[in-house]
Amino acid sequence: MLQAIKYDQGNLEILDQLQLPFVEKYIPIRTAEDGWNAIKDMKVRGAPAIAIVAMLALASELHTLQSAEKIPASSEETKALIAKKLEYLVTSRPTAVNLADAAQKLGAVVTSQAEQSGATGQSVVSAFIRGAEEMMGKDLEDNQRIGHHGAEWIMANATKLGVSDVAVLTHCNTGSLATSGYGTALGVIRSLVSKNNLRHAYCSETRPYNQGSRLTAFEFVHDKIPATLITDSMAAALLADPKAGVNAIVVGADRVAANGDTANKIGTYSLAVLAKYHGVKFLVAAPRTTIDLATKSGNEIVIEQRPAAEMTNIKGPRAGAPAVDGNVALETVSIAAPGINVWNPSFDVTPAALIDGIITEVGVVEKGSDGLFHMEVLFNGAAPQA
Ligand SMILES: CSC[C@@H](O)[C@@H](O)C(=O)COP(=O)(O)O
Repeated sequence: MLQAIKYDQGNLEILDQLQLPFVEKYIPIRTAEDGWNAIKDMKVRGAPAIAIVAMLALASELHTLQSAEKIPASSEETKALIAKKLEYLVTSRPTAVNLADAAQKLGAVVTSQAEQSGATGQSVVSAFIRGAEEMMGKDLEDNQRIGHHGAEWIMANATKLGVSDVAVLTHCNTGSLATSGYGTALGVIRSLVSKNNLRHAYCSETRPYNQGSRLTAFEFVHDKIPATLITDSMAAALLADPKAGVNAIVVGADRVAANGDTANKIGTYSLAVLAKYHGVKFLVAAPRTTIDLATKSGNEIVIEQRPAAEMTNIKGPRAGAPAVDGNVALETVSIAAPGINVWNPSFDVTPAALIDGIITEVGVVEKGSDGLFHMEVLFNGAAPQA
């Protein structure tokens, strides 16, 4: 499996996703500022991966300060220093809630440590670092559970229709590259493979920034999962094609509101509309860190606008250019008429009405008899197991 994030005791490296699939190169992230830039520039993507890299970037900076004996002696001063850095990290990208959730949880860890009697700057830093490191391991375990629950749900539905192996379409980037490992929607596909239930996977190119063709397709090839790439505009034809026989669409999420409305990569909403028309199950796979009960509906979700150049330009290896120090020369080519106006929202919101189930690490939530999602069951121990 690919590994987007490598971390060991204050040494953080990420696989530079701007260079994939042409160059596999890890770059060091030493400070919160390095983390902020890597997230903003999309060297790391995917809601869970963004959150983990942000927290580990700050953990790495604190490790360095610790080695240089530059941590303030006072626990209150250290708490304020960490709180300021967390606030800054959250400003890197607005839509995925995992980052804000991680910052809020580790902020609470720091506050609680600072309130202990005898707390010092060192003890507060150690509590933060421990919390950040634990997040990475927890995300991997959550993804494996999501994969299991999602595959069970899909197969339970397929079996009712007499189907023993399924074809699944996915969108954007939800695998090992978007998480600490295994993946969310791609984790469901991985789990179907491990149970011998995957007939075929399809991934959409995911215009404009091509996370599907550059990252998901790369993972499929790397992990030898039988898969085919389509352009986003081919999805309707694929669903209408009995030879493809797509049984389910599974996507990730950047923020799921309390009513189940889901913000995810632009193009997700179109797929959900198509799924409804074709009677194909539409599922969202995400850890509970992506569920934002404080956001009542999709109307409240801030959608990030990305630079026009991410739509009007495309990057690939320069033909015939030799690799230097493992770096392939990448070239940017314009593919749009100069001067044209561009609208480039990075995400859209899929209304809950179009979603059949939300797959989490504690089970799959479906709508109740009132036709509504009750997301709070995921947090009160009443979550249904698939
Ligand atoms: C497993 S995370 C799901 C989403 O974060 C993913 O589909 C996505 O939208 C990624 O967007 P990106 O803008 O590349 O960070």
